[in-house]
Amino acid sequence: MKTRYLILEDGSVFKGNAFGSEKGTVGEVIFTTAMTGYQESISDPSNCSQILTFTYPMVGNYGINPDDFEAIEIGLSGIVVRELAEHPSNFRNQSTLDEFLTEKNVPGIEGIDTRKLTRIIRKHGSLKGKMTNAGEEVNVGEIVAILKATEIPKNVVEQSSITRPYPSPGRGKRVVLVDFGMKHGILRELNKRDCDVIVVPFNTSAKEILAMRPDGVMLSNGPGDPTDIPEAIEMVKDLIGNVPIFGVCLGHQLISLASGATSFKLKFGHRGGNHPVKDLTTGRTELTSQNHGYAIDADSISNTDLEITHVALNDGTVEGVRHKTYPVFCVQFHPEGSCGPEDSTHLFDQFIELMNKESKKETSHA
Ligand SMILES: NC(=O)CC[C@H](N)C(=O)O
Repeated sequence: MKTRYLILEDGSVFKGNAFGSEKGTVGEVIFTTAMTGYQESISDPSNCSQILTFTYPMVGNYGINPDDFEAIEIGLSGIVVRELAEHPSNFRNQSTLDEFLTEKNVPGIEGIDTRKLTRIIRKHGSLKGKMTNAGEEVNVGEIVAILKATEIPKNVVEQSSITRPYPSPGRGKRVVLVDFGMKHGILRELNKRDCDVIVVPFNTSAKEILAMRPDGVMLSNGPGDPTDIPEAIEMVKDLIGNVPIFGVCLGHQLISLASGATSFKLKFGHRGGNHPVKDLTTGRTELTSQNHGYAIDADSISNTDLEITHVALNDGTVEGVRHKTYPVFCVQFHPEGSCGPEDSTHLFDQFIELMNKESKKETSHA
């Protein structure tokens, strides 16, 4: 394997081995503590333009299969692992992680101390990084200056969403699913419940959505800073009060912003498959799958018509809210799991119940 370097904005240099694509790359370096599900994490569009580090020490050991993708295209800029499994073994395995990343043109680096890297990110807070190959000029000072001047891209939702609507038919409730860089797991959970889904681009207007006569609107996850898509915040503002809404991750942030709350960037994100979240309405704790770098400011909720329903037990941040009057609720974590536990898939049932309740109300008014 060829030598490859990962250089961070704070001047740290990690020397490792190259795998995947040969190209150099730049991105925000993030880490996930998930112990399995690397295929889901790598294909999650919420990681668009980021360099994903796995804290789990060996990655790639069950290879790549055709079933576990969360998107067709890979949005992330690179991956970092302690040890790459070169000889995967699994009955579903069709290629190695190395072959897959080469085909998708995503560079990887292996053989570095990922615990050290994670501790740097946790201490310093979010950092940008560059992967570069041996043989290319490695002038750390210059690279640090370039990284400091590099802006995190603002058009990542546009890059990850679709441009035209498409149906995913069923015979149940009609759901318009807004794709901000949707994980397939969300569509899978709606399909499992026989929803008649229409997936629409992130910049669809509320008027266009309501003209599809949905029983409910689902707002997906997606990459980047939620304040970078004001048109989506406006769309959600116009939907609240007119249709039941369920939001996941970015969808949760957009509902909160549309209701007057504010968001902030976490020092380092929540990413993994074992984040405990307390449901304040039942007192139950669920283990959740998470992948977010921003959160909603708890204090800002008190000036809105929302109430907090879920909190993160690790750091106390807001993990879910609901509207006090309208049938609108959302969570910051991933109830669809993938990767990670499926303790919270019942929230999709809650969405179906909410739509049933609202359509009954309409029928009785008629
Ligand atoms: N998974 C998501 O939807 C992430 C939401 C947002 N991009 C964040 O990082 O906080």
